[in-house]
Parts: sequence; C-alpha cells; structure tokens
Amino acid sequence: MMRDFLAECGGCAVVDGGFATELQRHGQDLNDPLWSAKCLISSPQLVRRVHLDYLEAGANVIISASYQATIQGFEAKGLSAEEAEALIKRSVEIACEARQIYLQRCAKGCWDFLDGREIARRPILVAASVGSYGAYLADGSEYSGNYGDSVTLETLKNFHRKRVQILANSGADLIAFETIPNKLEAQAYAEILKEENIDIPAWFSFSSKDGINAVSGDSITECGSIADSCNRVVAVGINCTPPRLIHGLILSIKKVTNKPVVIYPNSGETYNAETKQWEESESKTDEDFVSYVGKWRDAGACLFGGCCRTTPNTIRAISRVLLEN
Ligand code: MET
Ligand SMILES: [Zn+2]
Repeated sequence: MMRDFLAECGGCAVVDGGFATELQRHGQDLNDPLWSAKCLISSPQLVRRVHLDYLEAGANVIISASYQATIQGFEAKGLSAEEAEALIKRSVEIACEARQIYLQRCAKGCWDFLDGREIARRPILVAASVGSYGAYLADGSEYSGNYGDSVTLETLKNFHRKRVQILANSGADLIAFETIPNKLEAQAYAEILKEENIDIPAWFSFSSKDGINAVSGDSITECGSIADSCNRVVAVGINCTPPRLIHGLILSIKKVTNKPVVIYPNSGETYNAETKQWEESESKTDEDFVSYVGKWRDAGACLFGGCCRTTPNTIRAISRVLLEN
C-alpha cells in the first residue's frame, strides 16, 4: 500500500506539519491534559481549517487531531464513554472532510498550483494519530519514556486497545503511531494490531533526544526492529526530534528495515516542561529546516513533514524542494 502510494507521489511524499502548535499559533490555549484534542470539542472548525492549510501547502498525508484524544482523557473531563468514542472518530472525519473540501476546490480550479506547478492531482491519505501513554499522562513522560515498573506491556495494551479499534474503523487510511518513546510501547502497538486484526496499515514513528536512542534510552535500532517485524507496519521513522539529529537516525533505521522511512522533525526548538515554553536551541527558519531535506532523502527517507512548531510554511517549503528534484 505504502509503496504504491509513494510511487503515485513520484517517489517521495509530503507529510503535514505541527498540529497542536499550529492550533496554538491560531490563538488556542492548549494548556490542558487533552492538548490538541481539546479543540475537537471547542473548535472543530479550526481543526478542519488547519488540515486545509496543510493540504494547501502540499501535504500528501494529513494526521488527525487524535494524538491526545483518549477515552480515559475525555472521561476525566466528565464525558461519557460514548461521547469520547464519538470524538475520537470525529477527529478522523474532520480530516476526511478537509480532504474532500480541498479536492472540490481543486476541481474548481483554485489552489492547484504551487509556484505554477500542478499539485492538485496528487494522492492524499488521512492518518489517524495515536499518541503515547505518556502523552495521555500529560506529565512529560512522553519525553522521558520512563513509565516506571508498574506499567507493563499489558497496561499499555489495555490502555490503547479500544482507541486503536475505533480509529481503525473511522475511515482513516492508516494509523500513525507517533512520538513513540520506548520499545515496550512499540511492542504493545504491534501486538494490538495483530490481535485485533486491524485491517488498515500503520506507521511507527519514534522520537529521540540524542540521535542514537529513543527518548527512553532504548536503542533506535531495537525500536526499528520491532516495527520491522510487524507486518501491519508500512513505514518506520522519527518525529518530534530536532532536525540536526535526523540524518544519523535515518541511517540507523535503514540498518534494520527495508520499509519506507518517514521523518517529521520538530522545528529544532526545545520544550521546557517547567516553563511550558519553547526555547530556541538551533537555527529554526524554514530555510534551515528545508536545507536538510535533500540530505535526508539521500540517506533513504521518503516521507517528509514537520512536527511541533513547524507550520504550513515549512511544509510548503518541503513541497517545493521535493518538486524541484
Ligand atoms: N501530530 C501531533 C501534532 O503535531 C504530534 C505531536 S508530537 C508531541 O500535534
Ligand atoms: Zn511534535
């Protein structure tokens, strides 16, 4: 599936950019355990608008706002299980609506050129986002990957199972397991996909702070091997990691899998969990970011996008670079 899609895209595909941080740029206060999923309740129109902005910027894959949308999280806000399930499904429906609106606008002749080049007749996939258990905890453990000894494989499987089932039946083309912090969670996802006979494909995307290991300290090659051995997984990669670390991580992943490699780094700024601010730690202009793309492609990646603090402009710049080459 992924290989056919990539062939249709001309070999490389464009993934969207930061979603939650883009909602914040539009004025949303996401200082909430639900983070971006808060907007599924309060601002579904804005969620659709941000998807549309990424499509307009050239994205071939848009990722739903379900990263931190969990049954447990919605229930903690006083919603019923049914309401929670409906909102999780709704996140994918909103992305599908954006795709439909975009394609209709293209058919009418607007929005189908990027710098005079036609981008309208391109394949577009909707990926259903699944964030980690640590993202649900909203206590920073998604960036440490350390859940403590009391959290076992079974804890993680029980936590994720129902949401994965809902998302698999939501109309999404694939599931994007994002910002995976450790091996245990990758293993839990792989087992759920198999046990539940999930019939849409998935990608596994890990995050790293040191360019060698996942954020937990588990080696990225071991994480990549788990993804490689799951036949439901159609791409493996890295997201929400500074651009300067990506090249080496691609090379590590290539050592353990022949599956397509997806990368969508963050802007290179660092999130300070105490101050709840993003701090500049390396050059972060869209040009700087995009200057890496050719290198990443040469290293063997074939899906490129952005994560936190990247914007539609970043994605437009990536689309341009890929069109030029
Ligand atoms: N797709 C999610 C987003 O951009 C990934 C967040 S990574 C912490 O909001
Ligand atoms: Zn991110």
